[in-house]
Amino acid sequence: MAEVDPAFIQAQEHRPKPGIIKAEGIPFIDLSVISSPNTNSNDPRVLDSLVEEIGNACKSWGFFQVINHGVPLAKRQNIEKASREFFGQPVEEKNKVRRNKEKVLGYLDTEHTKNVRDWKEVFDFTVQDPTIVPASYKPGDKELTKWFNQWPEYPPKLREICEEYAKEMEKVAFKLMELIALSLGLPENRFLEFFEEQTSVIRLNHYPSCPISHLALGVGRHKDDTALTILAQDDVGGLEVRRKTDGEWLRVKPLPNAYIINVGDIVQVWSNDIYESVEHRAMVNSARERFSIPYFLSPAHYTNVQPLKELINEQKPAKYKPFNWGKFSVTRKRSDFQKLDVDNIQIYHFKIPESELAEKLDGALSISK
Ligand SMILES: O=C(O)CCC(=O)C(=O)O
Ligand SMILES: [Fe+2]
Repeated sequence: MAEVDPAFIQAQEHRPKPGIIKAEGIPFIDLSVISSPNTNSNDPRVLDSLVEEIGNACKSWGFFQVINHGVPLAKRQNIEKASREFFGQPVEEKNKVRRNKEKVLGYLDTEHTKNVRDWKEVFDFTVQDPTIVPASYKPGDKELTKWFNQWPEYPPKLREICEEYAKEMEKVAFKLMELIALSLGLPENRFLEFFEEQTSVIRLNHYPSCPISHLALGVGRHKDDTALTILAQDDVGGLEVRRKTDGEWLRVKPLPNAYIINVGDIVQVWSNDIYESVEHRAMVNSARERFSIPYFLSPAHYTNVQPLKELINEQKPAKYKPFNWGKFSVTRKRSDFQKLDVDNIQIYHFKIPESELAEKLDGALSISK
């Protein structure tokens, strides 16, 4: 065995545990009511019960799997096959579309999560090409720039296949955001305006088989900084979700043609913590390589992310200060290419301290006396 770069080694407390409990727990939700409009669509109770299921899943798990989602299986199989073909090439070929400071999309095999290297290689592309974002992370700098996708020569149809898949993901993502809005008592279309110009990214993940799978992770523990993530995982399995009730890591069992959905940090802020973005990670495997494809739904760069006004009041004041999504995401990207001394930017940096909230609440209560 070639010597393994110590950058991959997780601290003792973050290493995968054998005999992990399978997450039979994360809810399964059948979307046939909305994906096949002829089924019971005239009965409002059917939609109500779906909305309730989604709301409960978001609240108690932050994660759920969907079936009968309406994404044609062939589109998923196409992108899965193309992903295998792309990653199957020698690294010199993949490096032709390598990411760097200027070209932030494309191929990368050196991503770190919480300063530990992930045992994976990725290929990123944006759903909107080009995607408009701030040119710099500096707050005063108003200049904008464009991110362009980089497409490899091989496999030749990768671009077309990825773009078709992206359209399907967008449809499900918007449907899910409508259901999430309803579950929060908001109008169905409440979130859609944020995505007119989106900064969403699709990532092809390849986790090669790993000789030190007991020491390393495919992706270290993290929360997604998205509104919503839709993940296709293959039949190998490896995704683990942190159960909210006791902090235990639970394996999400692969289910053919299902998608795993999780609410991200942006929904956490929009909902003022009614729904929380939940930590997850991906195991690697000494026997088999694994592939997964997340779609990260994210709003336009000019969105000021803050708790929705309908969900706050004197008794439930906003728990976050507004922040600009473009600046936030550009600040995060910056850490891909240089190790920062400080922790990467996170939504909790915008959290209003409990003491300040208590003062506001006191004030509110004394006014109503
Ligand atoms: O591959 C997986 O199962 C999870 C990937 C993930 O969480 C991510 O890329 O953000
Ligand atoms: Fe993730």
